[in-house]
Amino acid sequence: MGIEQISPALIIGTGLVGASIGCALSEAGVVVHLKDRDRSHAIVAAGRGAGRLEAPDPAQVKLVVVATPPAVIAQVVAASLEKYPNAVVTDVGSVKTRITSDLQALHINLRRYVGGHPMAGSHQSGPLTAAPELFVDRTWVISARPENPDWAVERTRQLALTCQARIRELDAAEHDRAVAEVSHFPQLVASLTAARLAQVPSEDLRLAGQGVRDVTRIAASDVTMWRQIVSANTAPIREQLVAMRDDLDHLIGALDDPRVVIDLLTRGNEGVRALPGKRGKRPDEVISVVVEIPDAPGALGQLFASITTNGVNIEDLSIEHDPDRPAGYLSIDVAPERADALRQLIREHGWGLRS
Ligand SMILES: NC(=O)C1=CN([C@@H]2O[C@H](COP(=O)(O)OP(=O)(O)OC[C@H]3O[C@@H](n4cnc5c(N)ncnc54)[C@H](O)[C@@H]3O)[C@@H](O)[C@H]2O)C=CC1
Ligand SMILES: O=C(O)C(=O)Cc1ccc(O)cc1
Repeated sequence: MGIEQISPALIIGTGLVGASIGCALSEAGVVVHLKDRDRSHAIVAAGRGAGRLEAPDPAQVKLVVVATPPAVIAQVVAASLEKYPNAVVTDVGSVKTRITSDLQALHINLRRYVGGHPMAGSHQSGPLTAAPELFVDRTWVISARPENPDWAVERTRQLALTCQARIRELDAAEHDRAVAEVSHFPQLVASLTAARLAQVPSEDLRLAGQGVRDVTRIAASDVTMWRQIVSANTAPIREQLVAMRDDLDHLIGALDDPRVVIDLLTRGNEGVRALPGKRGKRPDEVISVVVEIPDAPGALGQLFASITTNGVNIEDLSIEHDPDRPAGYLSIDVAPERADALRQLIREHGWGLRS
């Protein structure tokens, strides 16, 4: 079994996630058709290699991927089950129980609907930010239901595998509880933190370093989409918020007690260590080497030419722009045993090391 079981595929909703799936499937050789309520999104997605604009023959379509905003997923799934009689219909929505209950309320036969959720994306939206590698080595949750035949689940697995993701099978309620913990609650905490910054005078904001940027990045996410995600998963999210309110009350009451502060900071360290990093690596298993790079054409390329000739295996990269000077700081994550050699190499090539 291979890509032929999902080709041709139709992607409905060609924003960040839909267009990225289209790019990954097209690169793997799947014939992909694109459809979006806003045709300009489908045109941009097609221009980025996500697939073709012409409508497919409905009877031929083997897989429909619904990648619209959460609030309309159930109605698009329902319409697709009717319009594409031989297709498995899956979706990428961030909450799973609500979609199923909305579909059940419509008395729709759900044999050919298999819920899915790739745990990868970003705070950006729209097809311009799409990338075929978005899902590589990331988790893709499949929420199959007892009435799904094996062949229908198998096509959904093939979708995730073709995007090079790692499959995790979870029922809808388990999924929604888990994503409340690791995605929806952190999103709201990032928004709460960033919302406080909106009250801070601009001269104080100039003192901001990478730390506050790290904890607020996802607060820049799309408001409409996140409002829909939160309102579809309120019960598990509320549980997390209440637990945090208890922690906050305790901390506020005992801020002068160093033991309480140490306990919180220690538990914070434990939480960070508990998070798996790239390919299962934990964050403490990589070291960040930071290099200053001039904001000039070709600078990044030259730096990479300097470091990649020596077989340095880069685990991750991020860049921070200096607010005052035309310079940036490239953070290169490598295995701890390679960090000194990388620093040496960077110095030898005359680049400014920052850590
Ligand atoms: N943004 C992220 O990081 C992730 C998002 N998701 C889920 O993926 C879905 C899509 O999110 P994004 O790609 O970020 O959003 P997006 O805003 O980039 O794309 C959504 C697309 O759906 C189109 N659309 C809206 N209503 C439609 C309709 N009725 N029929 C056809 N097309 C329609 C929009 O024009 C837009 O092009 C959401 O349900 C979200 O929960 C899942 C994983 C990650
Ligand atoms: O930007 C990030 O780091 C994300 O975690 C993006 C994201 C947003 C919504 C999802 O349902 C899954 C992933």
